[in-house]
Amino acid sequence: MTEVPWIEKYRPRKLSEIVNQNKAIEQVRAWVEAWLHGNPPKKKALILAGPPGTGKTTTVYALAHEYGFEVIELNASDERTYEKIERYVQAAYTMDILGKRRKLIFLDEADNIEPSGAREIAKLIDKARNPIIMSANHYWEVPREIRNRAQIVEYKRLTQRDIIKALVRILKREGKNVPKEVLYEIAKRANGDLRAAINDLQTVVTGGVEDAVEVLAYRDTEKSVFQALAQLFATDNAKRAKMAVLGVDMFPNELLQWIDENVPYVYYKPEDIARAYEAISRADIYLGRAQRTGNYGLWKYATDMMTAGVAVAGVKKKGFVKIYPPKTIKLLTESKEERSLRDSIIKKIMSEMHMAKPEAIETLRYLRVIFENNPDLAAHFVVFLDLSEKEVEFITGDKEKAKTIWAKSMNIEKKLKKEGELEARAREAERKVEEAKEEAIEAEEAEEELEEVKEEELTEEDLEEAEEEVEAVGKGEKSEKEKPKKGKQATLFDFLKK
Ligand SMILES: Nc1ncnc2c1ncn2[C@@H]1O[C@H](COP(=O)(O)OP(=O)(O)OP(=O)(O)O)[C@@H](O)[C@H]1O
Repeated sequence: MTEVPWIEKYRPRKLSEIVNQNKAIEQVRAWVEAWLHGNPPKKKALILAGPPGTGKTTTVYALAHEYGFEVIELNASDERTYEKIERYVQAAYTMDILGKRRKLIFLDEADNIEPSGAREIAKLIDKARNPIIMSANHYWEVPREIRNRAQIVEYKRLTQRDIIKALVRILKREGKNVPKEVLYEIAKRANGDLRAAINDLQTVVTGGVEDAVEVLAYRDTEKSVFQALAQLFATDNAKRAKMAVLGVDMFPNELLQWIDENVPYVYYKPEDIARAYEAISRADIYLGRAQRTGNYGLWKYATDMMTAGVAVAGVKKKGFVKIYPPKTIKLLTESKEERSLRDSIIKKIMSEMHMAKPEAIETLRYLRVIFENNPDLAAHFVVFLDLSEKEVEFITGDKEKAKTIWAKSMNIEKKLKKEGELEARAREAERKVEEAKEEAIEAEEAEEELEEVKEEELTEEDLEEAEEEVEAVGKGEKSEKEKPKKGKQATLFDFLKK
């Protein structure tokens, strides 16, 4: 599945294969031959200076290959570089005696060396018994004490012609074809950087030439972000990762979306993906806080978290990693309909499983595995998430499998419905029994009341007596019977008295 990056696959192995840098190559050859003839050059270090992707690193490896050196590659931003160089510089002589291969020290990004490191490296150059080659995009940013001790070799920006030639050679070897206009477009946009051009070519050929225009359109405006992300995802070093995005003309929240989109394509172990998303969501929290409080100093923490935090999250896929803009990823792999299916599934996962978006995206990946291998479990998810038939098809990516899962989910649904109906019926019956019970109790109570009323019913005698009393009251006579008899007519009398 993972493809070797073409920039590696087609990296020239011989100095003579390096395109259009003849003068530089000549200088390098002369310098290294001086070493080998036991006559180390006055300047014991070399600085290959020039734009990115023009053959500097390639030169070092081709040189080592031709002259039998082992390359010790070190990065200037690595804090332990000094220690490492010291080890190799001092060991060099002994190793020669033991007949081991000579070591060639290659220090990348010499324009990124900090002042304290520069002094140490300068001392090491003075002590060196082995060739030290450095590379830099900006010669004048290499610390002075190092520049003074090194010979400069300039690399030219490659022409569009050089680039097209190199691309055509690769296409021939791949047995692939790309329309001429696309090739010209790639060469034009590369701006002399053959690495960028080869990467573009691989993206276009792998992603389908019909999408080339979109890809290239994005690359045009977002060129630096592509490069930055490629660097970010290529390193495990926190400092390099932070540096990778320097100079990207983008607000951190936008950058976050780019990183977010590409994480699942860079990491493959679920726990690493989770760690990367953890860093992303922490970055997101900082961004939110910056927005709310107006404290934009927090942007730095957010950016560190989304770069360094993501870069050290785990083991990355080997080989060529395509970097996609937040939307192109869908453009290339999914139609409009598929995109909306994907979004609606993610929304369902978010709401039913109470997840944030990144988690939901990750869960969708798990669902794909489940849907592929376990149709029974998949069917339960279909019911649980209330997925449509189309959504099931989208997840499985296989019509037949989707049909099986869908049928199973319908069965579960039916069973649930039946259970639901039975339950509802049982509840209704229970309710009726309760009602009947209540009615019976009410009836009983009514009867009791009736009995009581019957007991209390007034006799004709009583009425007559009452009338007499009323009359008597009217006449102001005192009645003996003013005091009501317990249990008899009390209420009636009370009422009349009022
Ligand atoms: N002059 C060239 N001739 C042939 N291939 C080249 C040349 N320049 C670059 N390439 C291709 O581009 C890829 C990247 O080049 P390389 O690593 O040498 O760049 P670089 O100059 O070291 O860039 P950086 O400064 O970014 O490190 C190589 O693997 C190779 O395939």
